[in-house]
Amino acid sequence: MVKNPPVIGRLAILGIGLIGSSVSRAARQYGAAGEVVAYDPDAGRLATALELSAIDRAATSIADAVADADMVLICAPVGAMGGIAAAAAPAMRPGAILSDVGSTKTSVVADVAPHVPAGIHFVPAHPVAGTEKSGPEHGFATLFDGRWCILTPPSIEGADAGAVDLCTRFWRAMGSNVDVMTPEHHDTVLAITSHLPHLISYTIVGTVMDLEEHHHWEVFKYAAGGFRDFSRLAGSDPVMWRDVFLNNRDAVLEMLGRFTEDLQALQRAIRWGEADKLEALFTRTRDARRAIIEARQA
Ligand SMILES: NC(=O)C1=CN([C@@H]2O[C@H](COP(=O)(O)OP(=O)(O)OC[C@H]3O[C@@H](n4cnc5c(N)ncnc54)[C@H](O)[C@@H]3O)[C@@H](O)[C@H]2O)C=CC1
Ligand SMILES: O=C(O)C(=O)Cc1ccc(O)cc1
Repeated sequence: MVKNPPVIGRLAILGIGLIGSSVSRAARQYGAAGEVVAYDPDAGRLATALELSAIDRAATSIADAVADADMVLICAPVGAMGGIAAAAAPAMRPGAILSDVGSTKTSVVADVAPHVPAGIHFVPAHPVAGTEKSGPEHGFATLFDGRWCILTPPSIEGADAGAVDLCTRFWRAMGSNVDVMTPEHHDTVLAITSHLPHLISYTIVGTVMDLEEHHHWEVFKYAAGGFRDFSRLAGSDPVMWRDVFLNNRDAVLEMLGRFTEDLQALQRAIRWGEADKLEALFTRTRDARRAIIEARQA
């Protein structure tokens, strides 16, 4: 049987944590990339990735990693992306693609685009798939299978169509569905679907920790479905999430404002014993959620 050539020949990954190592495993396993070279300033993480055979080669610097790469994928916290792009872009070969996996997109475009010289194609991406774990030991090849990957070329009309097409084929080869939208739209949607839920999870665990000690141990001891499910996201990496909130400030504050108003309305209904109001709200939200799940399964 004749094997199709990989979508990308040599892939350079800058930041070999959960997402970088998952991309590396998936790309090689499913033919999205032929060879993966990685760089990470944390020598221990780079060594772990090599020991686990999650990458083909560990580079000694950003410049070493990106030389001769067909695609460079930045997989570090979003606050670090501008500095990484400044070091990577001048060492890339003309015609190569520069991309990333950051959870925010407007800030990444603003921080990275100024460093991208003519001849390098910049196509930001966000695989909407992950876990609360971090580090290369937690990466796995099937992470992106059946999940969305959103591409946000800085100017959708002006983006290099060939580069966007190559990125689309790259993510599809790993099992993802691909959508293209503006960075601003991405940030609004992700503020409510991903960033706010993480903020709420961090908050609820913080609230528990501030209770008297015997209370907070009881919460963990008797944690049934609700708290267990809710607190999982609070196990996520603090640096990654610090950067997400600092870099999607406006959209998160807008969603947080709306959420706070809704929570206060509930607080008032509970205080005044407004049974009908509570039941009507819970019925409306339960039905909406069911309808969304059913529509997705249809
Ligand atoms: N964790 C998740 O579920 C998801 C994360 N993302 C995004 O993916 C990116 C990476 O997140 P994770 O893999 O979860 O984090 P992680 O903490 O597992 O890995 C991040 C890696 O970046 C490295 N790094 C830090 N500064 C660097 C620099 N200057 N140059 C090169 N590498 C550097 C760190 O040493 C670390 O190994 C973030 O931008 C995050 O927003 C996107 C989708 C899901
Ligand atoms: O663990 C979970 O449920 C997540 O939601 C993971 C996640 C974190 C950040 C992203 O930008 C996308 C996905």
